[in-house]
Amino acid sequence: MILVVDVGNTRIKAAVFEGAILLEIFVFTKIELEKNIKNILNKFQKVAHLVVSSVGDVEKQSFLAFDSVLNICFVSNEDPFPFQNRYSTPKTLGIDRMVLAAGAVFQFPSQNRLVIDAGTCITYDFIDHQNNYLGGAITPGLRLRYESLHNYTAKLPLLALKSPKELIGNSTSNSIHSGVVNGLVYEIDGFITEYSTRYSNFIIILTGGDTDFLAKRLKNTIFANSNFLLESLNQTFQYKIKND
Ligand SMILES: Nc1ncnc2c1ncn2[C@@H]1O[C@H](COP(=O)(O)OP(=O)(O)OP(=O)(O)O)[C@@H](O)[C@H]1O
Ligand SMILES: CC(C)(CO)[C@@H](O)C(=O)NCCC(=O)O
Ligand SMILES: [K+]
Repeated sequence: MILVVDVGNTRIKAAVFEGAILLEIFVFTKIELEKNIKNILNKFQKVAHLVVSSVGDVEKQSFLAFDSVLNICFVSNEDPFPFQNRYSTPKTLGIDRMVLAAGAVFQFPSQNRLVIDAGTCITYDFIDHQNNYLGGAITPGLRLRYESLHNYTAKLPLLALKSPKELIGNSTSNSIHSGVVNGLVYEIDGFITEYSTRYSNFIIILTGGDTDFLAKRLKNTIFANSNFLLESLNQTFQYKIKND
């Protein structure tokens, strides 16, 4: 059994895999990291490998307590990946984006793929059918948009995510909801349209904490899978064992 851990900028998501089968998912914060891992290991005593991908401020040392009982793999840009990295700054490419790109190659072979991860930030990653990772875009996520409007103005309240009923917001709240939610939906649809002018065929994978909220609002046909990063992390580890 393998325990994979995705350390994002807001939350930590973990999952136990038996082969390709995802047995259970856990979501927690950085402060509760050690306690949660302990509980997971208690529940799943057959876990032998701990595989971590971190874009947050959780380093390898945070898992030192488990070093004697588990094989720990902290996934890095130096590991083997199933694509050619054409990013001009490969060392600064987020490890979550690399793992997502790997998952896209494993799950959708020989196709052009656009991966959209709607988390703290929204990332767009394009991997062509010859497995060249080309790059994409980074924009603020849904929650970050609500928070920035509040944090960088005097008058705008901090609102919780809500679906706008109207395009034309008729109040402060409705203007913010329309701006944040419609704005992001137009952004995603707009990116997809622009990619379509360059690539006649590509599949779209949507993942991240806002997957379900966004999936039903988009014009285009997408594969929505909020566990895509966890699944990809499991596959990236299997690939590393075979190729190291
Ligand atoms: N309990 C929650 N806490 C925080 N965000 C949540 C929660 N439930 C849903 N969300 C949504 O998920 C988004 C954050 O996504 P996610 O949890 O994937 O981010 P993350 O942990 O920082 O991961 P990453 O850094 O990989 O994006 C927010 O925009 C928010 O709307
Ligand atoms: C963009 C985020 C924050 C998304 O989690 C992460 O992938 C990251 O820190 N990336 C580094 C910059 C880059 O990917 O080019
Ligand atoms: K993200």
